[in-house]
Amino acid sequence: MKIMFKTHFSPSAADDGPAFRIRLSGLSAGYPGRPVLHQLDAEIPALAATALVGPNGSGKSTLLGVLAGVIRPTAGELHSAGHRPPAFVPQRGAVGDTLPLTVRQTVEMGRWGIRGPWRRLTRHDRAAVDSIMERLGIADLAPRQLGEVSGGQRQRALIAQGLAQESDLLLLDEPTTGLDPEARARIAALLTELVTDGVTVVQATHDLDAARSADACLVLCEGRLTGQGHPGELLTPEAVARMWQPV
Ligand SMILES: Nc1ncnc2c1ncn2[C@@H]1O[C@H](COP(=O)(O)OP(=O)(O)OP(=O)(O)O)[C@@H](O)[C@H]1O
Repeated sequence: MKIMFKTHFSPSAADDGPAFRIRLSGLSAGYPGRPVLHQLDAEIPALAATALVGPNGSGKSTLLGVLAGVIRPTAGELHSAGHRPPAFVPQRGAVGDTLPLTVRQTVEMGRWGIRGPWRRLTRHDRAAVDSIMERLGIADLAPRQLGEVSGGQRQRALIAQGLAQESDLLLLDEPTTGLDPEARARIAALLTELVTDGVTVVQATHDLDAARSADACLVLCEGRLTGQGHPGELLTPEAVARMWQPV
């Protein structure tokens, strides 16, 4: 297994093919005694939004874990064309309701990768956190406990934590699941804005509207890549019905 980093990368220099942020070649990964992803050959385009789609248990979160660097591939190669570590926004349900953290402390934790855990934040860190919280419309929630805000507000706090890491690669695990249409639309608009700002966004999702509005799509089924390309071509009603057909 190899993880490679390209030292010079220009998203617009596409002479040798389309620009990618991550390329997977024959990549396999899983958990001790449980192989999940099998021989994936895929590209995550740079400066675009990519949706990871597939039925429950197809390996979307596992693939995000590999892209985030928390799950090591067991075979194959992962080429990264970026310099900065990715920012990973976990599933909202994976973050305990009872964590004794305010919304602001949650966002500030995003600076730990830069500053170190529990270290005093600099004026620059605090200004970055302020501006991200403003941008996500959660500034007035700063002193509230994370477990006491709504699902959509908590999701925005977690995305803010991801943005506070100032990475050029944002990985999100089901950021809109369980949210009402207004909260979903707000997050979708934010992710589109981030791409315009120069961030490569990858989200695992069951939200077909979110997946269809992405620039690219990877379809997983039982840990194998069964489709890769534009969501409009891959996520037709027939293909979606086939994908979620009970076996
Ligand atoms: N920590 C773990 N240890 C062992 N097996 C795991 C672990 N996490 C997930 N799995 C297994 O890996 C497989 C893929 O799970 P994964 O969570 O990646 O799928 P998913 O497509 O994200 O599913 P969902 O849509 O339900 O979130 C499943 O069979 C799951 O049971």
